[in-house]
Amino acid sequence: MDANILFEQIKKKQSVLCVGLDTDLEKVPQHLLLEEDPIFAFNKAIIDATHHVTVAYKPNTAFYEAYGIKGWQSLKKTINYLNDNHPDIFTIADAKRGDIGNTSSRYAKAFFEDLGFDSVTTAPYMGKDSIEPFLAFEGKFTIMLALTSNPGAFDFQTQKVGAAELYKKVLETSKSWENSERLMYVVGATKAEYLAEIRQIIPKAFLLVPGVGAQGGSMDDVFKYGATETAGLLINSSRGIIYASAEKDFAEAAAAEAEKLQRQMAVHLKQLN
Ligand SMILES: O=C(O)c1cc(=O)[nH]c(=O)n1[C@@H]1O[C@H](COP(=O)(O)O)[C@@H](O)[C@H]1O
Repeated sequence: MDANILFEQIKKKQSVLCVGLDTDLEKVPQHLLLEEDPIFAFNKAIIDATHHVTVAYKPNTAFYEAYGIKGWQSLKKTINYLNDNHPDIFTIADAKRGDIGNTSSRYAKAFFEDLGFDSVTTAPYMGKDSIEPFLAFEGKFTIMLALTSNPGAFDFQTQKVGAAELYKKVLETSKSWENSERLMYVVGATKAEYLAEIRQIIPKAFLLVPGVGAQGGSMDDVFKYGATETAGLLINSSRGIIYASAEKDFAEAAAAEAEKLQRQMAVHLKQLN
């Protein structure tokens, strides 16, 4: 997908909402378990109810891989449903991959070509040759972990390596990689106070920001420190939206939560224009 399509969606919907499809059969409403493919039935209902305020969907592959071949088929049906019905909505395979070069290129083929996602999340620990095979795909984006939302982010990412923190080195170094214009970065909403410094290193790149909702990050701070002139943000919420209700009204409840976040986003987006 061309980044301009994403910018247009953000403008049109006045939203930077990414809905995380972290679909867990232990949490979906019981009546869906009678369906032939409960995961897909749940995802379809969530997509149908939220697409009007959503610019990106992010299935986390762990929730599909946990169910083996069946889970993988549910993931495939979900991405096909999105590509067929909402081709302008950005799709993210949240798989956090990265390996030696020839292996990374197989991961990239799996998510970009076989499944047909617009982007995939990657972990930068193995360095340049583990990420460049993803960047080689034209029209696709690679979303690399920079400063994550979890407490363990302080174990390595914020530790100094020489003069700078590791996550800053990752950001700075990645700018020199081939096709680095196809990079986006993950910064957790729980680390919003770091965003001003992050923007000094990568002023324009898109940031995927998880951690609002269930993890307690502040959307106001994410916009205050992290927004560019054109937003440059995708703010993800998974559990806070998809499990807003565990009853038959789950899709309506998800829509209400998504719309609530979108209204908050619209206020911030107007201030940027
Ligand atoms: O890459 C991610 O999406 C990610 C990075 C990060 O630093 N923190 C983080 O929570 N995530 C993912 O974002 C989603 C957050 O889900 P909720 O906390 O339920 O909104 C999960 O799928 C996480 O795996």
